Amino acid sequence: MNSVHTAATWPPRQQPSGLPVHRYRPFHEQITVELPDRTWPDRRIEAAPQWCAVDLRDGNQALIDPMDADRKSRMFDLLVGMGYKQIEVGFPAASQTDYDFVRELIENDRIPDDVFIQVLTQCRDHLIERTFESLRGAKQAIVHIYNSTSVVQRRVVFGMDRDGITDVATNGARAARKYAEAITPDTEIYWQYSPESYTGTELDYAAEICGAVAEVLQPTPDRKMIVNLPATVEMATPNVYADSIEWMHRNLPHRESMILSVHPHNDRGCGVAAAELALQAGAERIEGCLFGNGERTGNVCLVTLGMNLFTQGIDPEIDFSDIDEIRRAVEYCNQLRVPERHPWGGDLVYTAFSGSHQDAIKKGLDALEREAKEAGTPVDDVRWEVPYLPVDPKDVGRNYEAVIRVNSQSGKGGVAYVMKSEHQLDLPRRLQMEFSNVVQEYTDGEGGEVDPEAMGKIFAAEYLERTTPLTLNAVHTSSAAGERDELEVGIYVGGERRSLKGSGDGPIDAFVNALRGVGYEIRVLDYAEHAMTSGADAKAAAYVECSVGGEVYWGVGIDANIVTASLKAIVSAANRASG
Ligand SMILES: CC(=O)SCCNC(=O)CCNC(=O)[C@H](O)C(C)(C)COP(=O)(O)OP(=O)(O)OC[C@H]1O[C@@H](n2cnc3c(N)ncnc32)[C@H](O)[C@@H]1OP(=O)(O)O
Ligand SMILES: CC(C)C(=O)C(=O)O
Repeated sequence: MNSVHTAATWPPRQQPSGLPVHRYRPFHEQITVELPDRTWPDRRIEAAPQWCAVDLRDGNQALIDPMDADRKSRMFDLLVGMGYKQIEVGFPAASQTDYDFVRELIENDRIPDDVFIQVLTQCRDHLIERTFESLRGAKQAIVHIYNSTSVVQRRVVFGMDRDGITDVATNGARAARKYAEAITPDTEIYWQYSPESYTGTELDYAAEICGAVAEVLQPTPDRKMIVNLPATVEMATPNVYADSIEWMHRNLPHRESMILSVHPHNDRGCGVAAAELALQAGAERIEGCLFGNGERTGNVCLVTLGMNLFTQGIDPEIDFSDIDEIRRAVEYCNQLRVPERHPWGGDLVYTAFSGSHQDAIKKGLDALEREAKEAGTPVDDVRWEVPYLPVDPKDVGRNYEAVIRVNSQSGKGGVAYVMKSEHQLDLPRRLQMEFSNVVQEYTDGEGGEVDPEAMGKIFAAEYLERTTPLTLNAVHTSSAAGERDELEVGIYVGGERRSLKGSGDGPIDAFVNALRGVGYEIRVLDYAEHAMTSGADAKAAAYVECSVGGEVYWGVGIDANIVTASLKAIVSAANRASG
């Protein structure tokens, strides 16, 4: 624990944590990545990369409860439906479930013609053979072989030098060619090789081993092999990964016959950044999982990457138009919850609780409507520019209902938004301020969130339902051209039924004069009205700001008749003044 610091220094002096930092060393002391003439920082991403969804393999192998056939099936259909064309469907030599799933896809003709399934295997003869057995009858497939190449794995897992590890890879590649010819001669096989634990591998050796595998697999520019460079463990900042990818892009042997793929994990929390910078650095393909499921802290999140492109005006070529359905399906398949604040798909990511955000969002949405009206176009065609909402929630199948939610951190903007969108009451600005104080008092007292229904009740109790000391009963107005309005109202004053008469310049003036006659010192300071609905049941809302006995109060009245609504609003202000 930090000790308490008492000296009055600025900035405050932090204390050593006591963590065993001596046990760790910086990445640059482990692997050298030097690229002083890097070009990736000046490049932009201008198109979607090739995507490969590995939920059914890398995602699946990280689950507490790996997917059964039904969950695998649902995930496969989801990925196909979203538009993924390369899908790693399993590690068929690892388990009967994986093997049977691949068979089921092939035998039941479930793989669309434009979709390439991918299967993973270690570079071990019997596993490769079994992998090809699983592919019998497939029209096409990507066979993905891997072996680990990092300095530490060479030393502690395999006990081999570089040449030994290269032999594992090239023997695996030879076995793969052999079984492809023997077992699946009618299947179009495309090759993928991953130097697993690439981030812990010296770059020259990574390039060398990929080149050696390519010598065996003989890719051509017309039939490229995929070279996949995984951040099996994310070990450094994303710029270092990008440097390494640009280095490989420049130095890979047979580069013209290779598709450069990346497979970031998220150990340092930078998987998305690493993937994006890798694209700038020359990568053409990304492997990842929906909502970032995967070993440890996960694979890179395909939803985040795709949506990031979309919000830059670049088509991700993946359909995210029903993000909640995608999230529900993923939660079902993985039996893991997607956190509420997960980028783009979490339950709370289009919701603002805080006052200034709500205020700005409401103004942004109002501005969009105005611009659409001025341009005579549907609001959906107006360029999206709303503060705090980098994407229109509607574009991903979310609605505005949940955009603004009110709790003790909220201000008038949020309160006004809910009252308008949920209760069709377009409160004038100063009334918004007054009512938001009423809501604030409630949230301070009760804690938690005020949902739209509760807010409607608070509003009604404050402005509409007070019946003492005044209750408006019946209203009769008459006016003749050139004359002042004459008004007669039936009203209960302190429980006693009275008939008040007044005259003035309009019914409001006449009513105020009538109230003066029974001792109410009221002046109308401001007035606004608003049609709440249309059609036969149309009602009007009137808002008045009154001075009652020298204090300022807002009142609200709702009625089918705007005159009666206005008088009710004055009564509401008077009753609020009486406490
Ligand atoms: C980073 C990644 O995600 S890589 C993918 C990891 N995914 C999985 O492992 C999930 C599926 N795997 C499995 O179910 C099992 O590992 C199986 C069934 C495939 C194999 O199981 P086993 O035969 O018991 O071997 P195991 O996986 O423990 O591997 C250990 C042996 O294979 C060797 N090996 C591991 N990976 C590879 C590889 N890619 N290529 C060649 N040899 C390898 C190891 O050096 C070790 O050899 P040793 O027995 O001589 O010491
Ligand atoms: C097999 C490889 C690509 C892998 O999953 C990893 O390195 O994370």
